Amino acid sequence: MSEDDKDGQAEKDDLAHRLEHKSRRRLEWLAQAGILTEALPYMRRYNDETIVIKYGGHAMGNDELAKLFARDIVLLKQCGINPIVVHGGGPQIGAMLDKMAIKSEFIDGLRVTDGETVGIVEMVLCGQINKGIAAALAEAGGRGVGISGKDGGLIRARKVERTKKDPDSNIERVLDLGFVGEPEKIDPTILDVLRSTDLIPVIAPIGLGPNGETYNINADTVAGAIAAAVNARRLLLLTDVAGVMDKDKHVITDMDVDQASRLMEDGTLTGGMIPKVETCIDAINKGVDGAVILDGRVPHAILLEMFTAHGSGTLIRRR
Ligand SMILES: Nc1ncnc2c1ncn2[C@@H]1O[C@H](COP(=O)(O)OP(=O)(O)O)[C@@H](O)[C@H]1O
Ligand SMILES: CC(=O)N[C@@H](CCC(=O)OP(=O)(O)O)C(=O)O
Repeated sequence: MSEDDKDGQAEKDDLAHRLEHKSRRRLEWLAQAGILTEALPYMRRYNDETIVIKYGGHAMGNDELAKLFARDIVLLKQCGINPIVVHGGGPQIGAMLDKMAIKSEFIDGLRVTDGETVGIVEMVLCGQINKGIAAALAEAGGRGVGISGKDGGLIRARKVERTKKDPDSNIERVLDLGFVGEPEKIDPTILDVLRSTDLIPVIAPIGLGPNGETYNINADTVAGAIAAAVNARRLLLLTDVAGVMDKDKHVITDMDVDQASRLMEDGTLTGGMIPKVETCIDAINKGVDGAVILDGRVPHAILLEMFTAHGSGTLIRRR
């Protein structure tokens, strides 16, 4: 091949390469447009509806995923949906207690919380985590407002009462979990006010007791109570597993409240999954349309759940 022929062939190869690249890009753009049109009916369905999203402490462990989470929430708001974020922070509280050499134990997924611990819990949840999420939303172009259950009278709490039967004597014993609370009354005024603005509420799971005491409340429980109080269309609980698993470790994609109750009774659910599923059942019984336990480790898990037919995790419904 002469030098001229070689040059000609190189030009042809280059052109073919550029055309191939262009048509590949075109196909990618078409796919993106397809995703947007697929989202349209879901955007309509959820327009003006309230979605409560519980962002678990395990789910927020990864910085890159945390950025994607914030973008998803801002996008929901931009699309005319009313997202309310309730966050946890169990692992982060644990790390701080470790640093301070304070021991903590869990009973049925709830942290036993003495007077000293509740101060640290409030500091980590309301200071570090709550403000971190508000900042991430700002970074993603949104306007988050970090509050706790103490703000605007949002969560009035009472002490949690737990009993356990002693297997030897069969006597019912009262367990003292300290300053562990449960919502007694939710006043959603502050959320109603924010709803009509471009502000996104970010709620730390702390409640105010009848005598001004601070209560540490499981974040799933708070998310469920808020979802019921604002008549949310969906409750999304983000965690670090693919969904609720059966005894053979297969994810259950869909179940009703009766099946969920059975899983609790037969011991399939343990630890943090107990308050999670309890919350879903309770919220659904109080009028929430459906609750989903989602894998927060999957990028854009919220968008996939809300705007596509490929939702992941476990959907719990009335029937
Ligand atoms: N049947 C089950 N299916 C799925 N996860 C379960 C089940 N039983 C217990 N779990 C545990 O529940 C954990 C989720 O609860 P938790 O640790 O409180 O999460 P988060 O901090 O995200 O709220 C999972 O990591 C898993 O270890
Ligand atoms: C009473 C109780 O257990 N409160 C929780 C509150 C945070 C929480 O629920 O965080 P996750 O959602 O990340 O688990 C705790 O102290 O860990």
